[in-house]
Amino acid sequence: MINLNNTDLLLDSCPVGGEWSHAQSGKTMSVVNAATGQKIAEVPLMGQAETQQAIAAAEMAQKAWKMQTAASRAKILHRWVSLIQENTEDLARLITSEGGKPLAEARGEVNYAASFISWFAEEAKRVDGVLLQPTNPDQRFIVSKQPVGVCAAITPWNFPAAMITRKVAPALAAGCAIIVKPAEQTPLTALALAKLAELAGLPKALLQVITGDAKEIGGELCRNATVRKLSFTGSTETGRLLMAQCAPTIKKLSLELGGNAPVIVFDDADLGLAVKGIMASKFRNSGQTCVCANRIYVQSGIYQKLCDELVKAVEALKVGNGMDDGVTQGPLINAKAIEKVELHLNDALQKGATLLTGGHKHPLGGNYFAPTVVANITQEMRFAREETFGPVAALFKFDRDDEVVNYANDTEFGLAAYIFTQDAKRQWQIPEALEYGMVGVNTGLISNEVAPFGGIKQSGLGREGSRFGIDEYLEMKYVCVNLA
Ligand SMILES: NC(=O)c1ccc[n+]([C@@H]2O[C@H](COP(=O)([O-])OP(=O)(O)OC[C@H]3O[C@@H](n4cnc5c(N)ncnc54)[C@H](O)[C@@H]3O)[C@@H](O)[C@H]2O)c1
Ligand SMILES: O=C[C@H](O)CS(=O)(=O)O
Repeated sequence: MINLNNTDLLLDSCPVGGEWSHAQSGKTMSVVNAATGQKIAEVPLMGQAETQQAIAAAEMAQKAWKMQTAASRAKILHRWVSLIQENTEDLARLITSEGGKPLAEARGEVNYAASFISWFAEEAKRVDGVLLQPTNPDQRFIVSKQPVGVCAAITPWNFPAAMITRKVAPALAAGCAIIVKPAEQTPLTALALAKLAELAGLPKALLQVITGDAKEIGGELCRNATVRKLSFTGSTETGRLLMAQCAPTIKKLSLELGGNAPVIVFDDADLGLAVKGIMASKFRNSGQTCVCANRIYVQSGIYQKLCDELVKAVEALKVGNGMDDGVTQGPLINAKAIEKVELHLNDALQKGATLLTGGHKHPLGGNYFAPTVVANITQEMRFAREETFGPVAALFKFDRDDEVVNYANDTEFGLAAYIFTQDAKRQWQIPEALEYGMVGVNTGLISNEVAPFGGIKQSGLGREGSRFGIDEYLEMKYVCVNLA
């Protein structure tokens, strides 16, 4: 069970077709506590029929919603933010229970999720057009932006609140309707957010959350021509599949996919700042974020000092149930995640890497893994090529700037990268040379609602957040008026 102050936020039905309903089949799927493995809830196991119902309802609801003024849409979104903030503790407990992250991180995610709604409530008012200089004096060229229409969102488990509002907020602000399929591991947070949106006065069927068979629901969302936009956050493998499934209906796509973030620490770096940044990037959500440091390149002159300081910081981490005070590292999401960490670690050790601390399942058992530092990693190891998605800091050594830039760019991914240097020239030239959508300089935390979040290469398409994020939910229209 989950101990909530407001038990109305623990939902066992889905807002589909304008009503909170169960699956037509009556079937349900279990939600388990990520730390204990115990069942905490049942949610509807919906499929194609319910998805078709949701799409039809969204199409109807969006016709009125797009006619509302930006200010009236913003008013409802701001009320939603207020209700989220009033229910922060309950939402955080839902996030920690189903996703595993420590309560302090979960509270932070609730604020992060709310920030996107606040941001796009105001961005709604800045959707404008332009009057172009006509090529004919008797004509007027008008360019405006209109909502895309019915949108779909498919979201991951690692940020069960923020990855939803980062899509839903701009969609609603732009005048769209949106159907969310949350990750099967973390549906409760999505359902609670939808309940709060309803209480904020959002008209029915504008935000629908549908839980159940991912392939069946996703297949209908991709196949159905009424859905004009799909925004997906998750693995590159799934993103590639969904992109192909959307091709026949030429949908507008936003893809926030996998990462393989390099951290580069130069000899001239502030050592304390570098260790702090690595810890913040690498061990947030126990290493289960798309922008986590996946490869840590350290210049030879500072290598040993950084190894020593990083081991001290890692050994100070407290592993446990995210609901317990002082815990800074929760469990991984499932046994498969543990197996991937062990696969990468064993591959490296067999190829000559050196274990400095951790390197094993945690004595707590379950899906807990000891925070780990492993050194002498090379480009030939899995750590260099694959996203580990776990609490393992893999340290590579390098000598020259050009050498490390080549190492950092030697991947099909291009989401986030980080550098630590006090040298002004490096602070400009290295980010310019790195093939990534986002680069942190002397920091390991770069995510917020103001800046454009997204990747290049096989880390995705489009940007979320920022003044650019709402464009993903708008279509441009050019009107040529002949006055002759
Ligand atoms: N770029 C970003 O902003 C970002 C954010 C979070 C996670 N991620 C990436 O996501 C991955 C981990 O998250 P995950 O394990 O939830 O990813 P995942 O791709 O397995 O699942 C993501 C979502 O896709 C759904 N899904 C899976 N297969 C599907 C199918 N065939 N049809 C329709 N839906 C399907 C899942 O149910 C879930 O809702 C990592 O690679 C991580 O880097 C990226
Ligand atoms: O896991 C990916 C998320 O986008 C991480 S962040 O919270 O946006 O940095």
